[in-house]
Amino acid sequence: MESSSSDVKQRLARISAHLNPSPNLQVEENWVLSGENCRAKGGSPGFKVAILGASGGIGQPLAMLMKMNPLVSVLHLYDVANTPGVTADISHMDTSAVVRGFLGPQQLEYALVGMDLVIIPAGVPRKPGMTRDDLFNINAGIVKTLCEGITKFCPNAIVNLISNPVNSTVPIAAEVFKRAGTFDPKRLLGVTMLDVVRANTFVAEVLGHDPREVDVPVVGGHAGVTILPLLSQVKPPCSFTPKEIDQLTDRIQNGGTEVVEAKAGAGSATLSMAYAAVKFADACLRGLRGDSGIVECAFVASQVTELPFFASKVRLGRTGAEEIFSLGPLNEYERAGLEKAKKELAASIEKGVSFVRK
Ligand SMILES: NC(=O)C1=CN([C@@H]2O[C@H](COP(=O)(O)OP(=O)(O)OC[C@H]3O[C@@H](n4cnc5c(N)ncnc54)[C@H](O)[C@@H]3O)[C@@H](O)[C@H]2O)C=CC1
Ligand SMILES: O=C([O-])CC(=O)C(=O)O
Repeated sequence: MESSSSDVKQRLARISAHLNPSPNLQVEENWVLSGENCRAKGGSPGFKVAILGASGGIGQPLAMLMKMNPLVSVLHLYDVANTPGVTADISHMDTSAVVRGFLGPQQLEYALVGMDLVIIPAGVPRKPGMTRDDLFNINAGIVKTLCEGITKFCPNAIVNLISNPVNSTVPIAAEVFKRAGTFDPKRLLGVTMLDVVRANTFVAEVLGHDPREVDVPVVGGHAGVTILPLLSQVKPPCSFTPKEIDQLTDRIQNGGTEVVEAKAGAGSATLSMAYAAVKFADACLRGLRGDSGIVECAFVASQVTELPFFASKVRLGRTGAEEIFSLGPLNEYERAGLEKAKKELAASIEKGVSFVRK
């Protein structure tokens, strides 16, 4: 349930009396209590977007790129550290979105109320030698807490979940939403767009094409062998030698590790991820606006395989992922890859579900 005006008024009074909000927390009555919820005075029409983890390596460039998106009227930046500075910085950009910063758990509510889209890159990144699953112990709790906030303060928002391991954090989010009675599978999307972005880039390199003209479906999940590029379905249609298929598949599956190793302890992909996250968020917003034919890959609750979650092409519309496409014809190489992917995915999904149910 959305908070009523009087609930919000009481909480505003509490926050003023007991907390020391950051200078960038703007809790003026006129926007919180207006029928528009958080629509700022003077803000252009558009969508309200929150980024949770906005001060991080992904969060900052993501915030910058979302501030440049004409579909965004209000941009809320939430983190447990450094949001006043990031918010002040981004808010000077002369684009129309109104930017507000929120710092720490006491302000999560104000970051979330009224949001149409919540993007979550909060959590720790890998260092060399780690798998994404090694992040589970820290990131599972972070995602659970943030999703509990979403159930209370913006249960109808579309959620784009970036925090790793995506193969487990999406099932965690789903369990939290189910518990609260707010789960709508159409509105929860694990972001696997970076796999598609990488696949398009690497395939274009081999073919000598412009990457913007290439479309490679990447299905399954977002870790190692669960990342399954369907090279037989590349558009425009093309063919590869068996060696090219092996090399491309390996590079796409290990693109994240390539960056982690190159950064040598300073984190994982941030800039290409922010680019991919914005590409995906923009597709979600165009879907919400009612544009037709918006199709992207995402890790969603799915009946495409026997697993409860799977990444495949989805059609984005006014209510989120409105249609989930089947995998289409796979060749023998891809069928073998699918079996491997499903085995690892099943364990990662189960790990996420039992984290919440335990
Ligand atoms: N889905 C994908 O394709 C990709 C996912 N990732 C994942 O994204 C996550 C973030 O990566 P980076 O931005 O590089 O990490 P980072 O460490 O630079 O930033 C993470 C941010 O999250 C914040 N944070 C931590 N706990 C929080 C909480 N409880 N509430 C709100 N914010 C909190 C931190 O203060 C920090 O600002 C990692 O888990 C990483 O593995 C990274 C690249 C690609
Ligand atoms: O590899 C990592 O840890 C970050 C990530 O998910 C990616 O770059 O695909």
